[in-house]
Amino acid sequence: MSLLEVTDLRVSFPTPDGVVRAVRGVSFEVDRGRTLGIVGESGSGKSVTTQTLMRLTPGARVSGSALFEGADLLTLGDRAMRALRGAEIGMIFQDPLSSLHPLYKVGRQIEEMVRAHDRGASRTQARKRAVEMLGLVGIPQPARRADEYPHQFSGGMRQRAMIAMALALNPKLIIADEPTTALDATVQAQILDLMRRLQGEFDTALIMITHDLGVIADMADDVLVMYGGRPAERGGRRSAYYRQHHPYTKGLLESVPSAAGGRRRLKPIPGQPPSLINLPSGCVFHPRCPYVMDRCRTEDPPLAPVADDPAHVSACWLPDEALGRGDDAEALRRRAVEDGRTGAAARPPGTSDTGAADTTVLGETGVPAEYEEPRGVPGGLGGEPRERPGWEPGGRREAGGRGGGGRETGGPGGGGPGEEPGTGWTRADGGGE
Ligand SMILES: Nc1ncnc2c1ncn2[C@@H]1O[C@H](COP(=O)(O)OP(=O)(O)OP(=O)(O)O)[C@@H](O)[C@H]1O
Repeated sequence: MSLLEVTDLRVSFPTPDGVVRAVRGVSFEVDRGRTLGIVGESGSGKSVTTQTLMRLTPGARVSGSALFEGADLLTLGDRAMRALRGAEIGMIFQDPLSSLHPLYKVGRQIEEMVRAHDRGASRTQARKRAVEMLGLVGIPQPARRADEYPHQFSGGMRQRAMIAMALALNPKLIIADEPTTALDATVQAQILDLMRRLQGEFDTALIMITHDLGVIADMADDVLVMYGGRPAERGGRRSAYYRQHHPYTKGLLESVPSAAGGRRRLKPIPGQPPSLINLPSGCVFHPRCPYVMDRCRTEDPPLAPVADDPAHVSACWLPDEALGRGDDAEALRRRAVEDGRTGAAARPPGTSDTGAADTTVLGETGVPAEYEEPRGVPGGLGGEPRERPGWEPGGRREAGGRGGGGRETGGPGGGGPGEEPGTGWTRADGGGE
């Protein structure tokens, strides 16, 4: 069982203007030591997805399940949920001041956090932990800086302090919501390096929300691309970068400066994201899609496995073989669009994890029999080779496969200046899972 298993999550907000259908059938899994990147334009439902897991969406109508070590976060009692937040699941936000109280010293805030969850910890122990954590995240002179207020820290330092706070209780999962968006490129690279190194050290699972595909390329093992509140595509990082199927994923890649690289021209995705109150008919992306076919306007494509990889799913009617940005794939897409205009089906109906009506017969592995892989073929999300894409948007990453227990080391370059841990801080549980 994965550490976190989210199934068919749906979240809507009743408002005077109508019901905002913010999240519509999102499913994913995250294992220990792995990073799931959730990417999409503003308003695609990324934050609502994770805030709902943390039960931070009051007034929302929620359905589905989110099993964290088997307990459903969506139905857990308030007390159990409070105990879990921070201790088991940590959060890092774009704005550190949303976590750090401006009127309390930074060290004190970490101490309070430690003591709130560990009643047995004395004030001295909590203080020691706070200073250790600040040192671990690369704050110079941590004992002295612990006695400063958040406004005395630079933006990057505040972000480090928030990471220290999120890690202080050694959570199993960290949710980072645009953690580096507000930082300049150099500091961003340092913070991402730091997160990667600490994640590898403590085998923490990470959900990284971002609109920046560069961050995902540098951090994520698996990628969930969201559009209009639902998954457009999901798969290993390699699938997302080299074998993307959904035109939205392709559009996102082509609209990122570093992804376009060299002399290639940037192509912003034309048009606007949809209203989540009045969703378009058919495929929610069809009004902006350069490959729109007739059926896209009326039939909502289910999220179905792409070609030979059951872990790679896409919600698009284009043929399975239309993968990536090569000329062959483009020719296939163009032909499908031509055929589509004359009514020919480009892709068979598949299964759906969006909760849409599904009459497909499932095979042994839970995917439609027609897509099922022969047994023994590596294809899970964990089966992706850890190759880096050919562009490096967010800083460096050293080669470093996962060692025993799924650990990943940040490599020798795993920290910015002053980022060596330099402390004997160990996991509260003795260092292993
Ligand atoms: N409490 C709420 N009431 C009504 N609508 C909401 C509420 N919270 C979020 N929404 C709407 O849900 C949609 C998804 O929001 P969400 O914050 O998840 O997007 P996002 O993909 O994280 O975008 P961003 O990167 O801008 O944060 C948006 O249209 C937003 O306006």
